[in-house]
Amino acid sequence: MNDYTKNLSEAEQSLRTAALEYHASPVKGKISVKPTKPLSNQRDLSLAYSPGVAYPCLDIQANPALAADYTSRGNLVGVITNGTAVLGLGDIGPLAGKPVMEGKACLFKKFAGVDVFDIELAERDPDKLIEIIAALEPTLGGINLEDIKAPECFYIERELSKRMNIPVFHDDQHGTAIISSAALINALELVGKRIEDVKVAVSGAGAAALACINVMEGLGVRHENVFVADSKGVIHSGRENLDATKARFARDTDARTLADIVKGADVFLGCSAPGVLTAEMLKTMADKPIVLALANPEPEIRPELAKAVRPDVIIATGRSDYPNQVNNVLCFPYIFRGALDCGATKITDEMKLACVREIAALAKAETSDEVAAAYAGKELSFGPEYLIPTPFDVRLILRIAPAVAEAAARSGVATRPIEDLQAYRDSLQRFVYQTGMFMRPVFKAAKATPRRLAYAEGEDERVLRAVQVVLDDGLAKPILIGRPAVIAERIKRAGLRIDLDRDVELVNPEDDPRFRQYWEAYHKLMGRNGVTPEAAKTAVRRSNTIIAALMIHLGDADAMLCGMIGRFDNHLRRIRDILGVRDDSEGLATINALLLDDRNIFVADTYIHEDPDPEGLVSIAQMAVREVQRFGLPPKVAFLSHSNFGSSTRPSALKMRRAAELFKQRFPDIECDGEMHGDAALNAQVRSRNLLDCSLSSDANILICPNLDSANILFNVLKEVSGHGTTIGPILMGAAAPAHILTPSATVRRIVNMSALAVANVTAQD
Ligand SMILES: NC(=O)C1=CN([C@@H]2O[C@H](COP(=O)(O)OP(=O)(O)OC[C@H]3O[C@@H](n4cnc5c(N)ncnc54)[C@H](OP(=O)(O)O)[C@@H]3O)[C@@H](O)[C@H]2O)C=CC1
Ligand SMILES: CC(=O)C(=O)O
Ligand SMILES: [Mg+2]
Repeated sequence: MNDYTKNLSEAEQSLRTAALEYHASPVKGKISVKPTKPLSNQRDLSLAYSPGVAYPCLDIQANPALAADYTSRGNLVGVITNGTAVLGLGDIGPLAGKPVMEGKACLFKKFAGVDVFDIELAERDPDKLIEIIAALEPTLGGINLEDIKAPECFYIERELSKRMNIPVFHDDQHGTAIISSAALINALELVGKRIEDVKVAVSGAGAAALACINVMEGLGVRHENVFVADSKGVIHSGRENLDATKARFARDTDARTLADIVKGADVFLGCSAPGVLTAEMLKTMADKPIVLALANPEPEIRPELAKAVRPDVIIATGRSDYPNQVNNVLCFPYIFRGALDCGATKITDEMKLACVREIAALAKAETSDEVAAAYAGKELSFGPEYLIPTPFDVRLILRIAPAVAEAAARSGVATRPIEDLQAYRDSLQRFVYQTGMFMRPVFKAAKATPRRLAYAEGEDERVLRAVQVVLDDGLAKPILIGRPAVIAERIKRAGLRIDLDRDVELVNPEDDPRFRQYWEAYHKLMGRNGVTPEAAKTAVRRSNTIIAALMIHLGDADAMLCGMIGRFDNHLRRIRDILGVRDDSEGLATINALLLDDRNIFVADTYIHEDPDPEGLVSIAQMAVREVQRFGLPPKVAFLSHSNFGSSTRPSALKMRRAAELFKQRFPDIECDGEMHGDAALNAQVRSRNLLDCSLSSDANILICPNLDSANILFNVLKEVSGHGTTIGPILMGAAAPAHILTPSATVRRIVNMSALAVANVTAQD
């Protein structure tokens, strides 16, 4: 068994457990294949399959380019490996490499909408591998070679690129080279060194390392300034049996070990093995050293160790848990997006350089107005801790894909050059809006300014598991309300790492020095509602939600979550009593969001207003619009009904129609229509069958329901039938401070999402 599973620290052990569970449940593995067409009756069957399927077959036979229209090939990439160099785990074989390939498939899909077949081949012979992969051309629109070891990978990629008429890209070579070059350019700018002058010491002479050096030399690094070591030591002119790819770097030098070449180097590039750059070696590097320690999952040196010995170091790793993640995930989804969209037959150097330029420039660009979101909070700015964009930066797709498509056209490899680039950018923007990416600014804002977040049900195990994630990700400063002994016991039982003295603030409802202050404050607020001092004491002792709300009221907390236990209405009453309503709101309402693969849907009012009148519905919709705008999404409101644009005149239909009219009058700039059926709200064809002048330019994302029952039922049914959709909420709108009431069915993931949202709310309300 590999070293990575031995001698694990507590944190690593807990990551291992979480990673195994993530892979095994609720369904096994990370991807599935989903039909995109209805197949529910005899007619569908005869279109999808025999006899109808014969027609596209024959058309494609006559004109192969039509495969791009009649099949999913044009959006389908094969992530192909033989498992000989899986991450830094080495030659673990194709089957063991499958989780990595499924992982790449997820990233392709989530970040760029590209479909992937992961293909793990039990074949080590390069020529046979080439034959097998080349034969897949009819299936695939592009080939992403992954984790195939050097030097075979160079030959395999070269031959396939020559033979195939679709883009072939070896991610570990070119993806890594693109990202690390962008990071190097930016790091050199920060330390004020010229690329022509720097000495580069490289650990590793495999796929990633050699490709990185090639691109870096193309950008100006001098060949004679590059020194390379592999597992056997420095590559020098006296070494025997060097293959041609390594021989190119053989130096006339006495240096024999990595330590020898690192001495005095300005840049260390590691694409090799864990921990090979020691603190002692790092000490000998030149002034303001740049360290790109890219081995995965364990880098050549950990950033904390590097910074301890060389505070002037700028360091990047391939990992997501440190700043400066130099990982090919910043490139491969987007270079393929651009290449597929213009029907590129190759990935040319010009396309790769376009990526380098865009990625390097993005780190220095002002943060997106593309994702203009009030939640954006404090942004990262270009510097030693932010050399290149983070993988969750939605601007990556918006900038890289069009630049790649343009470069493909310039290089003459685009078979379907993009004629209207602005329309293309708009379509990418829609993709960004439609995906779950909209929670990203929320997490970013929470991380930028973590606030004090009180959890009323601090003893609940789901809360504790969520708090562990919140702490690991730096999303909030948690306050746990609950009995310390019970909390400690549950942390232990769940195998969590929360340190109650260091990581969180505890409030013991049975014994907290602030008790007197709290019940007096509650009495002051509620005295004229018949709450006596004795009743106030009892209420504060009995209700953690009251304590959480009072903490915000008295400035001891910034935001709160409650509702994992007990009835929604009881929590709501307490929040309303203590925190009250925002000045610019007429009341409280709730909205739930559902993040699906192809759209985001917000439903209101799911928990509060039983049977709102038209004015009440307008106010709910207004709050919903504000909430959706905060996510950076364009709000599109549909007032739902059993009636479709006048098809019924029952009172509830007239109510929804009136609400839509009032809303349009008051907010003419917001897209809105109604009353309408649920399918009309979500389907342009249905809308156009009924109405030619519907004011929704595209499908609605805010569904305002006639009453509590319909909203609550709609949301829960959608949640259930949508399978893997992520749910956010209920989001309490209109409260004077960020307070959200979850439900007893809340999962750990939902609690984490709502934690980030509550913290981001604080920043947004400042
Ligand atoms: N951050 C990122 O985006 C990426 C990171 N990587 C990482 O880079 C590393 C290499 O991947 P890849 O190039 O695909 O794999 P390869 O198998 O092609 O190359 C590995 C190279 O590392 C060398 N090596 C192994 N052990 C040592 C050591 N102790 N000291 C010095 N060199 C050593 C090997 O030497 P020899 O030639 O003598 O066998 C070989 O040259 C992996 O850890 C991988 O995770 C890869 C791609 C992307
Ligand atoms: C990131 C990657 O592709 C690797 O480490 O192999
Ligand atoms: Mg790889």
